[in-house]
Amino acid sequence: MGSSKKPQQENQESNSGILQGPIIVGAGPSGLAAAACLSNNGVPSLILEKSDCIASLWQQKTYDRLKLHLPKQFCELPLMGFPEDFPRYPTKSQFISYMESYASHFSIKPKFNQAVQTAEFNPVSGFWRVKTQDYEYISKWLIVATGENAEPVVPEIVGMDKFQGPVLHTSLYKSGSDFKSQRVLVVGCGNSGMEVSLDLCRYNAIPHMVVRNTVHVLPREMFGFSTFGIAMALLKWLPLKLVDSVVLLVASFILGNTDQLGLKRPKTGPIELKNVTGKTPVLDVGALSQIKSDKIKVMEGVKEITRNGARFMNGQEKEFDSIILATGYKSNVPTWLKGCDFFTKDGMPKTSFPNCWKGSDGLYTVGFTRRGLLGTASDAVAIAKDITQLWKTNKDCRNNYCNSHVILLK
Ligand SMILES: Cc1cc2nc3c(=O)[nH]c(=O)nc-3n(C[C@H](O)[C@H](O)[C@H](O)COP(=O)(O)OP(=O)(O)OC[C@H]3O[C@@H](n4cnc5c(N)ncnc54)[C@H](O)[C@@H]3O)c2cc1C
Ligand SMILES: NC(=O)C1=CN([C@@H]2O[C@H](COP(=O)(O)OP(=O)(O)OC[C@H]3O[C@@H](n4cnc5c(N)ncnc54)[C@H](OP(=O)(O)O)[C@@H]3O)[C@@H](O)[C@H]2O)C=CC1
Ligand SMILES: O=C(O)C(=O)Cc1c[nH]c2ccccc12
Repeated sequence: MGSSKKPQQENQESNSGILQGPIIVGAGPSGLAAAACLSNNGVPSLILEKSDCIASLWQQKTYDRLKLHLPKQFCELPLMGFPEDFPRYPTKSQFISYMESYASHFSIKPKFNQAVQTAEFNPVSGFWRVKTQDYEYISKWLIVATGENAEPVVPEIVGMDKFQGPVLHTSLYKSGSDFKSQRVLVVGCGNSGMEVSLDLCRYNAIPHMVVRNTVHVLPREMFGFSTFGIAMALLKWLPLKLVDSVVLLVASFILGNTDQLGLKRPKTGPIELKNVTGKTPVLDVGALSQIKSDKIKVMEGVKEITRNGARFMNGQEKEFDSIILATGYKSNVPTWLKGCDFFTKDGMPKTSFPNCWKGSDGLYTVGFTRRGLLGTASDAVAIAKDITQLWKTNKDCRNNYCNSHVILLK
């Protein structure tokens, strides 16, 4: 592995069933990063994970050809970098192997198959009660690490129930090999819609990608440097709007005018839009040239789905063999976190970056910054610093009243 520091103390469970430190919900990159930073400060923790593995989004819900689309230095977790021999844009399997090594280096052993159903703070006892299907866990601190992409967004499109072919969300898409030479309707034009359409082209399928709104498409690199990296560097010196203008100017020089391809740009610039709404700009890895050569067909909004295809807003009607919903993801926090007004009804913190990692009553969030893995790393470091201070200075903790995770059998 690349540069790393040794953990000072193993975290996790003691044999007696009494566990210590914060409860972390979710064993994705964010939960692992928080546990590692705590462990490095000598604070134990317990991760509850609903699936049967770490980084389940990456292991179970992403397609074969996926690569990180930001350079690796923007996607590494605190305390242990990517191996030096990894390429600039690690593949999905390299990213997963990095996560596995990260968890093993910090001796992080999540409790798998524990789907948190409710978590609620009890002001009388001062503890969080966290219930899964099997147990109830108790802690002074609750770290929410269930991610911005916890559940697929599956829109209701008129007539979808009538369609005779397969309809699947991109979280279930693995490869275009399942769609060889098919006419495929891809609904949505974020990074998933673009990359799935590109993958379909490689298998001779004919993707029709629905673009109902505006979208920013940027080259992944400009003159050999990552576009994201350039934007981050410029932001140290220039105001956000100016950085966006520079990025857009160079993007239009490299890509040409994307409006003519049916990809109209939003009025707000790409980085500002990402920060304010969470909408990620498309970093092009080849889809645009397939659009230019008409291999990926850009369609306006869908009016309705029919038995054999779709009717579009402009009146056109086309037949399709399959439909792929590249319609994004949403947070699931409102379904399980109760009696707490830190989150909006969409499951995102009400406060924005860099102040969204801490709530009240020992509540923390990691990975809800709308800034990808870079945001995860900064949250995890801040949370560990905060909890460590409490852990070391609080009399209750020294007397073991902060020993949490007393597991009660239901
Ligand atoms: C296709 C795709 C590609 C991406 N590529 C990049 C990239 O290149 N760079 C980047 O910075 N970001 C990227 N992202 C964003 C992505 O969100 C992060 O990479 C990263 O996965 C976020 O980590 P996380 O731990 O916050 O969330 P997740 O990875 O989603 O992990 C959350 C975990 O919580 C678990 N969980 C959820 N609900 C519960 C519950 N109720 N009880 C118990 N466990 C629960 C889930 O099973 C999951 O394992 C990508 C996202 C997608 C979908
Ligand atoms: N290589 C990589 O690193 C990759 C990274 N990712 C990341 O994963 C995250 C999720 O991306 P993605 O899955 O693309 O989701 P996004 O939320 O980014 O995009 C969803 C798309 O679906 C459209 N949409 C939603 N509902 C409808 C509807 N009812 N009818 C028509 N269109 C609809 C949206 O349009 P509208 O804008 O109008 O709402 C938008 O174009 C992002 O952060 C992304 O960057 C994804 C793939 C690859
Ligand atoms: O890939 C993603 O989903 C990310 O969220 C990474 C990311 C964070 N900030 C950005 C700004 C522009 C492009 C990608 C990202």
